[in-house]
Amino acid sequence: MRFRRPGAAPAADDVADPARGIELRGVGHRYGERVVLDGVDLTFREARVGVIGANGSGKSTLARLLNGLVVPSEGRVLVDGLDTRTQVRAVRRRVGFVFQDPDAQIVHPTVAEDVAYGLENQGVPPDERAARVAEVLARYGLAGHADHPAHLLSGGQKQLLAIAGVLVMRPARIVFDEPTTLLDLVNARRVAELIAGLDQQVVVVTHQLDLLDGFDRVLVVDGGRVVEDAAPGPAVAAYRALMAVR
Ligand SMILES: Nc1ncnc2c1ncn2[C@@H]1O[C@H](COP(=O)(O)OP(=O)(O)OP(=O)(O)O)[C@@H](O)[C@H]1O
Repeated sequence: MRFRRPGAAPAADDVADPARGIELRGVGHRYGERVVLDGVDLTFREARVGVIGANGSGKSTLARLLNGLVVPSEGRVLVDGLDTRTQVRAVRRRVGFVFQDPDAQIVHPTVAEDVAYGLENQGVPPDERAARVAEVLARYGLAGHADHPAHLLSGGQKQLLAIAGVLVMRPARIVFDEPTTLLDLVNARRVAELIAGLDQQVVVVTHQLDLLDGFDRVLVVDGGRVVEDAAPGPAVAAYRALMAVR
C-alpha cells in the first residue's frame, strides 16, 4: 500500500493513461545539422504497427523515439501520456525495445543472468526473478541453455534471448527494429511467429515485407516524413511504387 500526502504530486505511473497509446506530436529530429525526421504527427493504438521505407529514411530514429532512446529535437513523444523527455524511466518500463543486432543487447555471461538483469535492476526479489526467468526461457526454447555462455548461442538463439530479456520485463508495448534482418529463413519465421503471438502492442521496423501480413497498420517513411499510413496491402504497394522510380 502506498500513501501520498494530500496535495502531493502523483507518481509518474499514477497519471499514465493506457488508452492514449503512443503519440508523436509535431516531432522532428536532427543529428547535428542533418534533419532526419520532420513534421511527424501520429498516434498508435493498434496492436500491430509496421514501419517500412528505404535505407536512411528515418525508420530507426522513429522507432527509437518511442521509448526515449532518442529524444526529439522538436515536438513531443508521449507514451500513455508520459513524456519521453521528462519521464523516461516510466516510459521504458512500458515500452520494451529489441535491437536488430542482439549482441547490442546481450551483456551478461550466461543466458539466465542476461534475462535476469533487468528484473534485478527493478528490485524484483530473487525467488520471483528465478521463476520469471525460467518461465520465459522455457517459452522460447532456451531452458536447456540457461547456464550456457550467451555469446556462444547461434544468431537465431541470440535474437530469441534478446527478445526474452525484453519480455521478462512484461512491458505493455514492444518496439522491434529489424528483428529478422540477421536471421536465416527458419529463425526469421520463428521470430515472426513469436511476434504474431504476443499480447503486447507491437511496432516493427522491417525490410522483410511479409512480416507485416495481418498487421493493423503500416507506415511508409521517406526522407524523414511519413508518406503513407494505411493497411499493409496499400502501404506496401505505395512503398514499391516509390522504390520503382529510384
Ligand atoms: N547517431 C547518429 N548520428 C548521426 N547521424 C545519424 C545517427 N543515426 C542515424 N543517423 C542518420 O540519420 C539518417 C536516418 O537514419 P535511420 O537509422 O533512422 O534510418 P533507417 O530508415 O532506419 O535506415 P536503415 O533502413 O538503413 O536501417 C541516416 O542518414 C543516418 O545516417
